[in-house]
Amino acid sequence: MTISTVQSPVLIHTIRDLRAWRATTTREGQAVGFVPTMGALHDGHLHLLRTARKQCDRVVLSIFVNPAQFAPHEDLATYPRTLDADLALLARSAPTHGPGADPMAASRPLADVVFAPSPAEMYPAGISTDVREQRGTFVEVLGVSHQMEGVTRPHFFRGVATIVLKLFNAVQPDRAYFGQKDVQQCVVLRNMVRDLLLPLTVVTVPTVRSATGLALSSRNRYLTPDQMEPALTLRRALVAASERYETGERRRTHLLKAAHAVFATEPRAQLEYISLAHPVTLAELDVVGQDGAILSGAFRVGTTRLIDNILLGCAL
Ligand SMILES: Nc1ncnc2c1ncn2[C@@H]1O[C@H](COP(=O)(O)OP(=O)(O)OP(=O)(O)O)[C@@H](O)[C@H]1O
Ligand SMILES: CC(C)(CO)[C@@H](O)C(=O)[O-]
Ligand code: BAL
Repeated sequence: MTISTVQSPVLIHTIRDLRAWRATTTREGQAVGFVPTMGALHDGHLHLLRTARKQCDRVVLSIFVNPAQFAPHEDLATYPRTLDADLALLARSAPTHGPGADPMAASRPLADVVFAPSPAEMYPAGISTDVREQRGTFVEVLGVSHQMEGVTRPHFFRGVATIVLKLFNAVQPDRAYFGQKDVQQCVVLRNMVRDLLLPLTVVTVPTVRSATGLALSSRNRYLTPDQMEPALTLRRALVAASERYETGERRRTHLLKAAHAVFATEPRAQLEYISLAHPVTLAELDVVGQDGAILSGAFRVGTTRLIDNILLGCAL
């Protein structure tokens, strides 16, 4: 909902100022929720913020395009950086709406703080996208980082885990919110929080979709109008396989056959992979068992790479 009376978040660029803000919340005994993003905000991000707003006293949103999770050949240079538009969107987005919404709550901003650091602030020793040139401290979550997305993007989750741990150290949240759209990222970060004994809870929020079913994603803005139709191919493939699952099919070959059949009808969409993985170990499954499965994939439409997933018989 768009209202004119919503307050603006405080914009913070340095860890020093963020720590000063955080100290006041500690003194006041407030629970802090944290939504890390790379900006170019859309309704998926707003949904994470609304969920955090309901569960926490204060909410921090970070906007940082993290070089360490991009390979040298990927889109770090062209990734949309739209801080002014992001702040304007936050300024006109109310946390609650609809009949019966509390008018006091509705005047609060979705985020109390927007933390938008520079690369030098987050990587004081500098950062290269070339792993061979990197120096310093990095975090690897072994066992769940090198399959699925990690095949095409072998250093991606090392970059994600490293920046998210840094952001956790800066924000010190009680709860951190991540979208199911990036399902492997959720699994990796849950493992990191568990393994490193971090004192916070990871909350996974369902994927927000357009009316056509396309998962909202900052990279959707790379798509031309002609590409909107083929961009739905992965969603259709996952739904086709999921329908087979709902009718009792549990065999990998049969579930994936249904998904591949959809791609066979759409030459404008180039499938990279479809994975049927155990929801905890991320090991590929021949048969879906009692624990259920994550059915996920990546594909390209033109030069744009998109991902999506469906959970079969499990929750994250
Ligand atoms: N459609 C969505 N629904 C719910 N959460 C989402 C959605 N899209 C992204 N998120 C979540 O928002 C957080 C920040 O993601 P990010 O800023 O990378 O946006 P993105 O749309 O995923 O961008 P990209 O297109 O680069 O993947 C992540 O936790 C991500 O999973
Ligand atoms: C979690 C994250 C903000 C780390 O840079 C990023 O991977 C994302 O936006 O999903
Ligand atoms: N949401 C995932 C961020 C990335 O692809 O770099």
